[in-house]
Amino acid sequence: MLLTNKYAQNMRSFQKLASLLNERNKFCWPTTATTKRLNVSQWSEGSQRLYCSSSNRYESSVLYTTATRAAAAATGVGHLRFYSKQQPLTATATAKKRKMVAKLTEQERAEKLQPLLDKGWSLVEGRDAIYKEFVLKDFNQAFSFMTGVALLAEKMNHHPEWFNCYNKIQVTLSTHDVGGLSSQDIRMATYFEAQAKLLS
Ligand SMILES: C[C@H](O)[C@H](O)[C@H]1CNC2=NC(N)=NC(=O)C2=N1
Repeated sequence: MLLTNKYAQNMRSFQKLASLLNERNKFCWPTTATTKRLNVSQWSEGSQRLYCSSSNRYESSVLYTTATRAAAAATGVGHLRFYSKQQPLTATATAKKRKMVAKLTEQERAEKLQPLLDKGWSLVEGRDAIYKEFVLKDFNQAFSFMTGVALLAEKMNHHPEWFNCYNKIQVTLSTHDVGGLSSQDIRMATYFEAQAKLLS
């Protein structure tokens, strides 16, 4: 089965992103071995605050970029490990985490939801969610389309509920963490529309 280039390219990017995410998860684990710490100016690249569920803590870890690795190698630092400083998970950190996603207000629904309803999305009966069926050319195109969206879903940590049958993709969007529609769903639906437009 000849897969479209886009699909193959998406799959490569998805695997790369997934392995990077996996590598980032490794950066959650506290390390005993420490190496020469890079100076702070090099930390700014790609520094991440990662929540490590197993130790219930936030950890500031640095995900070294290629440039940083090259700079470190040039300065004679051998195999780079990450520098991780454990910070206790405080109440505000938890609240901040939840605050980032909230249910759409009535005003936001009028402003941001209506354009999607105009594009064929519909409200799901008995649930605060939106739904749309996308019809693509064939399975290849449908799966390539899904792979592209999957990359965003992983990046956003926000995942669609979808069903694919050959060239059709039935999509339902809602934010489980808040029990209804949030700005995450608006962003994802907008991305679905942009991707579909590219293929039309
Ligand atoms: C633990 C994990 O971060 C959460 O469950 C994320 C994952 N993906 C998600 N996807 C969607 N659609 N809603 C969520 O609330 C959500 N939460």
